[in-house]
Amino acid sequence: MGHGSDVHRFDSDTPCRLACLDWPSSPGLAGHSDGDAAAHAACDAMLTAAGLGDLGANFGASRPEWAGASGEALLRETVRRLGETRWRVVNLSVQIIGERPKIAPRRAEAEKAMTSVVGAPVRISATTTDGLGFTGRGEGLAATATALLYSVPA
Ligand SMILES: Nc1ccn([C@@H]2O[C@H](COP(=O)(O)O)[C@@H](O)[C@H]2O)c(=O)n1
Ligand SMILES: C[C@@]1(CO)OP(=O)(O)OP(=O)(O)OC[C@H]1O
Repeated sequence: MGHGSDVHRFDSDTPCRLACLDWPSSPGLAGHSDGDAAAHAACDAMLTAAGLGDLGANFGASRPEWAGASGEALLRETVRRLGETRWRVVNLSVQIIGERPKIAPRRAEAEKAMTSVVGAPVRISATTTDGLGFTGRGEGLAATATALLYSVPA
């Protein structure tokens, strides 16, 4: 099992990509990549479960080839690297923490998008922080994730 988390601040000059979907009614998330905090938390959870380091070690901002990378591209490459070391994903649980975008109306769509990239069930919950902290003030968005993997015998 592995755990991941990520935070990105809102940037209204950027389109919002989250959980491998576009969210036209929400400001975007700033980052070296597309800022998809849900995808990044999921990558961290899978990488750490497999003992392959973390997001920064694999796709760090010092690697120009990942500048502007989509969450989908990072998820796909993470799953490929897992496969190379004989790890498979059993399932992933992702929680998005923030006031917006509202996830519940598009939960099924977001789960389907992430599931199709990961190739294993991805389930998504969302919560606010009751107006508290940077998420409550609408300054940014956080996500956490838990991944369960299994190791294919050699
Ligand atoms: N970005 C979000 C945040 C929350 N939700 C949904 O609202 C429910 C209530 O949130 P509380 O923080 O008040 O408990 C939560 O369970 C989610 O279903 C959401 O869709 N998007
Ligand atoms: C994804 C990467 C690389 O493009 O950039 P960011 O979009 O800044 O994301 P973050 O989760 O802060 O760190 C990981 C980076 O390696």
